[in-house]
Amino acid sequence: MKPILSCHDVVVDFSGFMALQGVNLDVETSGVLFLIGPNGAGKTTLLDVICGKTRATGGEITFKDEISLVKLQEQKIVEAGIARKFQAPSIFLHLTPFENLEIAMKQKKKLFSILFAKLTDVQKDKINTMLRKIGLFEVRHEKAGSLSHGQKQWLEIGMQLIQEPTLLLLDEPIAGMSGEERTKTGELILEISKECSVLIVEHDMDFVRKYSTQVVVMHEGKVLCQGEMKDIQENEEVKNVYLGRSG
Ligand SMILES: Nc1ncnc2c1ncn2[C@@H]1O[C@H](COP(=O)(O)OP(=O)(O)OP(=O)(O)O)[C@@H](O)[C@H]1O
Repeated sequence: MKPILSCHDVVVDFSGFMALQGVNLDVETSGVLFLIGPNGAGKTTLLDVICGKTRATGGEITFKDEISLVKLQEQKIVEAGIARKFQAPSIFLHLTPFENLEIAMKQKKKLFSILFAKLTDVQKDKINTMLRKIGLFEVRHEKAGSLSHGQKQWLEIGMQLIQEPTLLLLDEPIAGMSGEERTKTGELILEISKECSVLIVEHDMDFVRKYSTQVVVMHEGKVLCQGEMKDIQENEEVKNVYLGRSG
């Protein structure tokens, strides 16, 4: 099967500092792909160029085998089917989880219709199904500001998912979470991966071991290797630059 996303020789040059130095990477249509590597390896920068937050200075990124992403605006990339959840949640704290999902679902419409359009029963069902999926159905009418850190993160994942992306990008989704919240997040990610491809930047190697289908190791702006975690762990180069030190 063809990959959902392909990066060919992607370069990012920050005024002379080469954060990405020719990245080649395929993201398969199914499974959970983790991006790991030492600090400064270029992992977040790679997510940034995929979602259009940062412009590539060279190379090509192809989505669904035909859409070239390198010159597309961020909003067009979202419309093409790529969702990005950043590290810090950007939910509306004074609104409820239900209302947050309602806004996310209607995001493509104009503000007037977001405020005044009545939800259809189908839309309400869709929101309630998402609330159950992300474990927030019981607290759906509480203010999002009163949710735990983990619950806020799941709400934001739900806000991305309700737009039905084909590829979901997550940046350190379990940072700051308790053990139980990490397990719930891992299970949620596995469930999400049945419907959409997932690419995750992560430093927690236990989490990567448990929930990865494939792992890509980045080092100094390049892909060092790609494979299953059990093989990555045995790779001498990876041990030298990363796992030997941190995992
Ligand atoms: N806007 C920018 N201007 C200049 N340099 C930048 C910019 N953004 C990132 N960098 C540099 O690019 C390199 C790669 O950064 P990036 O955040 O992608 O690494 P990372 O692998 O995600 O690291 P970490 O695991 O610490 O988050 C770093 O040396 C960083 O300082």
